[in-house]
Amino acid sequence: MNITRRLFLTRLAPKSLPSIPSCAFSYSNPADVGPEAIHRGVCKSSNSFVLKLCSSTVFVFRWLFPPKSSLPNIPSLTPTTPVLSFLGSIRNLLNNRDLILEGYQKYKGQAFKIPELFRWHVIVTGPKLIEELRKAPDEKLSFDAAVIEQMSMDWTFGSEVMRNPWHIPLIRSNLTRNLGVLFPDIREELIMAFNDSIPPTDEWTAVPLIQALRTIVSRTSNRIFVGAPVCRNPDWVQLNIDFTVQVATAAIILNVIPKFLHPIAGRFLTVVKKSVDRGVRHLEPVIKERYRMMEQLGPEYEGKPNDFLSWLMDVADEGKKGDVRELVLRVLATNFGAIHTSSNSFTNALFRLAANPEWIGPMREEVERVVQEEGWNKNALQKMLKLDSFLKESQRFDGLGSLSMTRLTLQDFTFSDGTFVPKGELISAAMHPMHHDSDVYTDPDIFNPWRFADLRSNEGEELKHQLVSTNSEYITFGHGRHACPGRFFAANELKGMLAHVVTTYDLKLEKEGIVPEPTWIANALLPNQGNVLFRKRRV
Ligand code: HEM
Repeated sequence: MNITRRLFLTRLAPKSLPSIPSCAFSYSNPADVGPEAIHRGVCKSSNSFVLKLCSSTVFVFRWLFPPKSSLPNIPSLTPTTPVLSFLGSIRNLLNNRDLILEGYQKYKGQAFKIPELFRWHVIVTGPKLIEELRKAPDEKLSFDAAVIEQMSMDWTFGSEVMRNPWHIPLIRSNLTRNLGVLFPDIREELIMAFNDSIPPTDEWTAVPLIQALRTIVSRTSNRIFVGAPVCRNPDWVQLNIDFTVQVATAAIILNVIPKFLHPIAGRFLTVVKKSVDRGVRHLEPVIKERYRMMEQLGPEYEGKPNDFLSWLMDVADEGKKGDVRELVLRVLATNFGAIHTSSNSFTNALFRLAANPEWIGPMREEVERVVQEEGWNKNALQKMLKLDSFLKESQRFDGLGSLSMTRLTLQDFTFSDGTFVPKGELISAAMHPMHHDSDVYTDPDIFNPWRFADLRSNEGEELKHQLVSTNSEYITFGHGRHACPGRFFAANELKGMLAHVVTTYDLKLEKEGIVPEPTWIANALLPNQGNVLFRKRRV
């Protein structure tokens, strides 16, 4: 590993990554900030002197500002004195998965705490406490406040996006409601995007998977977010890939700096203005033209694009109407939650598939049978139970990281078992160990692609085990009020992509049968950066 990167990963990242929650705008997809991204975002723009200076500064800050609360009634896996908890926070960075697993095994059904650089993080385990986390009102356990805090939103993104998230109901309602109507667009775009990024060839071709999939996901999602041809513009595609990484990188740096310095550091670190400027160059002409048409022909003029940008323009209140920058910001925010979550999930899934090409046949058969009966549409996707199951098993097995459902206590909070968490603390649910718990899943460490399809054949369980369903034992999309509102869109997009992959390509790995290891950084599982071999299907 390059020394600059090692320095960064071991010295700078500790606080930051553990604290970034488990989706992208739940945002700030932690899993987005892969080693490559970190390297690109920080290391390239710095030099080793700056990094050494930063890491020394972190040490100094840590001594001057040790974590304020030790939550005395909550068991800790590491010593709680300021010096030793610092070492614990390093262990948390380097080996979070094992630390959370150890806590889960030792305190199953209860809460425990783990040290981060400048704070403690309470982890709850088991369905009962997860249910209490889900049911707690926002005034007590706040999702938004957790994101604002962890992402230093005031300085990285502008906290207005979280304080007034007027675009999110459109994801929950319009986007989900329109999935059937929009499926032909999704399918058309994903086929074009695959053909451009992974042209089907007669011989095996090595494809750097995550890079290709980020482009494909960005382009396909943006067909529905802003329409064609902007969705295909390489600069727009790249802007939306980079934006998440840059915002998360800024949050990482701010997280190792005491709060009183944030207003100063934030000025240098924020990329919002620059990114909105770049977005405006693409969207301003589109927005202006749509407003012109609305004025000329009425708000529901014939041929009006049915996409996220139009829905945003429809609900934008008078004050905001015409404010191109505000609209661009909301589109960027939506991309922030969508691109890396979906592309990381799909990358993990395709590595599994390429390692086990014998699973392609049954899925190919399913797609062809269903499409023959139904044609290519959303109903057909719903009938593809094997595809749904395979993607859900991949989310269970790998997922985005070790934690989910992060909340900040806005008031003192007491769980039913007496666990007391004072105001101002972070609480998350232990996801990865629960998804690998033999009391919850049979043979949990075996990747069984048809696990959930089999469970769905039990009477009354047809819906419970579909990809988009959440419950207190399956929390990849969170659970409850803040469960990912984009999951219905994501499921359609990913199933559409998987159906295309299995019917178009053969896949294998360079080292056949061996799934390339993902990287864990703190609580984030980052897909392997390696290749998958693709060729045009032969049978
Ligand atoms: C496989 C893909 C995805 C995964 C695994 C995922 C996961 C998550 C998770 C874990 C949360 C937090 C839930 C909680 O804390 O209870 C979340 C929230 C959210 N996600 Fe996703 N997500 C995905 C795709 C998307 C997409 C495609 C969009 C947008 C179209 C999106 C938009 C959001 C938004 C806006 C929130 C915040 C919800 C709120 O404020 O209540 N996500 N997601």
